[in-house]
Amino acid sequence: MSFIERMHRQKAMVIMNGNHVTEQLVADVIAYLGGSPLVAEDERDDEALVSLASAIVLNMGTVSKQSHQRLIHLGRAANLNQKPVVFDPVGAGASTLRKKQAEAIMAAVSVKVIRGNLSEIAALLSGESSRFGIDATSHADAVQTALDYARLKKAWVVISGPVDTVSDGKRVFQIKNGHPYLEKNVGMGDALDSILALGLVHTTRFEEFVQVVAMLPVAADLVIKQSAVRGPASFKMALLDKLSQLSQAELFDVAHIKEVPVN
Ligand SMILES: Nc1ncnc2c1ncn2[C@@H]1O[C@H](COP(=O)(O)OP(=O)(O)O)[C@@H](O)[C@H]1O
Ligand SMILES: Cc1ncsc1CCOP(=O)(O)O
Repeated sequence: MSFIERMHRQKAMVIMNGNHVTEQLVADVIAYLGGSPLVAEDERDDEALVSLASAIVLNMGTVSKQSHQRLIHLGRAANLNQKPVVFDPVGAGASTLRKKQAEAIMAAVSVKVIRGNLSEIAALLSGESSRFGIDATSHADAVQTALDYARLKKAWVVISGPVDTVSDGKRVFQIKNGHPYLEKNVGMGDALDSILALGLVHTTRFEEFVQVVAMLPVAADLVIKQSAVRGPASFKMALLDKLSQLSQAELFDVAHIKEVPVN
């Protein structure tokens, strides 16, 4: 059975926390891919809920003093229960506070996957700052940044953008799929986080995980020429429909994935 079939047939609970802007979109994406989403807000529930969950997404999007501690508590519960954690350091390049909070989460929680845009990951690797909040403005080399940060943190790193760069600290792959409407729709990065979390439930192989990263931009490529797509909003609807029906064969046919040689 392919990992996409497993996603749909073996319902996995994904707990997500930390971004009130994108919760509905992310919950829908998890459900459309066969998973069971849960937004958990009260840390007294962490032990009980994390033991039932299959993966956890920590997102710094709407982080505050309280929710920062909350993310750490949830991440630690995930570690104790040996559940994979995906971390999204939203805006880590935009302010010193966000960067420090992201560093504190990386220090306190063992993260399997960190996913951000180039500005966010470059900020964590080298202290670079960005002038545009949640959007990427960094000129750092994505391949070297992904590789170095994956090595440093012993985690899988996904740097998303017009080209997605994925590293496990030994190898680097790049994915050339997608459309600028993905960037235009706020929350697509968070949607990607939830897809990665489901992916971690259904595969442990890094090369297969790279294909999981390609699911969202491949779905974009498959809908962009539909007559119903007239702008970023109708694109989003068509994209979510396609994502819910995407087959492994379509993914294999349309994904442009290349390994980049590294030292
Ligand atoms: N200009 C672009 N062209 C094609 N795909 C893009 C573009 N920008 C982002 N994407 C895709 O959008 C998804 C979310 O990435 P991104 O926009 O970088 O996240 P974030 O919302 O965290 O900044 C990824 O799947 C990525 O491949
Ligand atoms: C607009 C906004 N403000 C704080 S979080 C957020 C959404 C960010 O979503 P993404 O990281 O997927 O772009």
